[in-house]
Amino acid sequence: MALIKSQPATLLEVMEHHIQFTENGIAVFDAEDRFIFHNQAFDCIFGLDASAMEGWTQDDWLTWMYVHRGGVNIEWDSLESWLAYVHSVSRSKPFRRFETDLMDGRWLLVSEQTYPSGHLVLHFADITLQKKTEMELKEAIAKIEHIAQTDELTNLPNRRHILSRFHEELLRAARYKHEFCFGILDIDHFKLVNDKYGHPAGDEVLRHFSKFLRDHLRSQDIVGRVGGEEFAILFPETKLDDALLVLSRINETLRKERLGQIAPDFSYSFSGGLVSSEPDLMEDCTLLMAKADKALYQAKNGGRNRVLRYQDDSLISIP
Ligand SMILES: Nc1nc2c(ncn2[C@@H]2O[C@H](COP(=O)(O)OP(=O)(O)OP(=O)(O)O)[C@@H](O)[C@H]2O)c(=O)[nH]1
Repeated sequence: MALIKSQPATLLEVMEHHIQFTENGIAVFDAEDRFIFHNQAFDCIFGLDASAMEGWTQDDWLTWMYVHRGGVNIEWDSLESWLAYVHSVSRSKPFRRFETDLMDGRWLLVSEQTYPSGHLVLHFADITLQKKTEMELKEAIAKIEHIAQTDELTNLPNRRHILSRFHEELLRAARYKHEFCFGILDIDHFKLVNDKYGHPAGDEVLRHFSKFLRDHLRSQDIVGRVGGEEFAILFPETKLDDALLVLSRINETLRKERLGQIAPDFSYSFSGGLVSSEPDLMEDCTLLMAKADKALYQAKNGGRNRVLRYQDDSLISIP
């Protein structure tokens, strides 16, 4: 270990002083990976007793951390695999940089420089604050994204999100020549629910319908709220007949549901319009939505409580 004068006079002494007392950890190894220098900050970061490290190699330090569960947060389940990993990456390039977390939650930016002489220098900078800010920022962005894509009342994807998924699905279906279906569902006589039982009861019905759809659709089907009492469903890689069967089953099951919290024996129904994409046609979201809307309009006009499919300009009903 270098002997440091308390009052550095020359440039070399100033640099020695700096390296010894900087807040960043520094360790230098020879070509055989033996410690030839480690500063005060290095000992402090890893909770090491410098006097007990005489003759240590890098492996002794790594083993000490693994055995004492101190320093680096090691996620390997055996010392051998952890050492094998470090050996595979250490000295693999003249300069490497990586981030690592410590057992006490701090984060370090580690720079490793290997010299042609075989000397290796490790430099450790505490980036805990920066990492914390980065994580908080990531969380905040995820939260904002969720808010921007989610309908507050029902917690389903909102119109903007469902349209963007619709667009993605359309491109995917065209690329892989898959069929997919798009449906628009609308609760029947919803205005009457609000008028008779009040707006909060209407909200309760919207939440119920959202959960009901989510519970009765496959996990890969995407359902969202696109307007007041209007919902959209994307059925990826689904044939029109299959999507019709699903909606028919949902329609029947909903008929048996009773929402006692609104009124004894309260029940409601929905109407729907369904359309399938033709992979060979360059259709766009607007056109498909218009077709589904047209089928929905016909379902409403035909007496409600039914789903109609739009196909070759003919409308075929399911009960
Ligand atoms: N409670 C509640 N009501 C809403 C919400 N958004 C829209 N509405 C109401 O939904 C009702 C929709 O009424 P209409 O478009 O006439 O449709 P409807 O009464 O369902 O009739 P049909 O669709 O023809 O069967 C309106 O009264 C809106 O005020 C909401 O978030 N909560």
